[in-house]
Amino acid sequence: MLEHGMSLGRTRVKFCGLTRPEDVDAAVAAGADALGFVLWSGSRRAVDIERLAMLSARVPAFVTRVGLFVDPDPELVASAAEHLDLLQFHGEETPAFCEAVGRPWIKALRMRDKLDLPQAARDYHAARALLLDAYRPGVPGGTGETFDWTRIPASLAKPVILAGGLTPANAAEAIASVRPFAVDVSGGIEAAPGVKDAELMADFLKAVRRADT
Ligand SMILES: O=C(O)c1ccccc1NCC(=O)[C@H](O)[C@H](O)COP(=O)(O)O
Repeated sequence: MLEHGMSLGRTRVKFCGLTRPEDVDAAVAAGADALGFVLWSGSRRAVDIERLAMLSARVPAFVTRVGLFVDPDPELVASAAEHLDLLQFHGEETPAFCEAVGRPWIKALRMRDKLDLPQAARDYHAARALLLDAYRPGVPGGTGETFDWTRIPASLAKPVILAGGLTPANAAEAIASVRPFAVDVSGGIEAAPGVKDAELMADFLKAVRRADT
């Protein structure tokens, strides 16, 4: 099974917080591997199930549709799941909660001071990957802030998706420093919250490809 620290073919890219059909099309055209849809009503990037269904239907095969949840009601997860390939739990969900959903999932971990990453990797052993994000109290995600990448151990029992404050300008440095399985970006490819910028998406992908070669 893939672990953080193993050698990788290329860095996968997830664009998060899409709300508009034209942004979905531009993200796919730019070459994104995964698209994230926020199903937490407190977000400025939130979509409801109807909008999720419309956006998800535009996504072609081999591009992963990821739904983001923050301590969700299981009924919300169940109704969204038919439009998704992967679930991303971004709140305080326990391993038991994530596993009980019965669908492929990843766990977002916000890098608060006392977080023990090797222990978290053991606790969330059934996750397909761990998404590591910046910690700001009271804000579950999409902070636009980086964290200290040197806190990520060189090897970890799960693939790492690096998130938090990534942009076309710092993506290459982040990849060189962390060598993650994937990178995840939201604010760094936006004109405004939930409104993606096609040029920034293309620039981000180019920066990742450059870092990989
Ligand atoms: O984007 C949001 O509004 C959001 C709200 C609640 C939970 C998660 C959220 N986004 C999660 C993401 O996956 C973002 O891509 C990740 O936090 C990085 O965001 P950014 O620092 O803006 O690149």
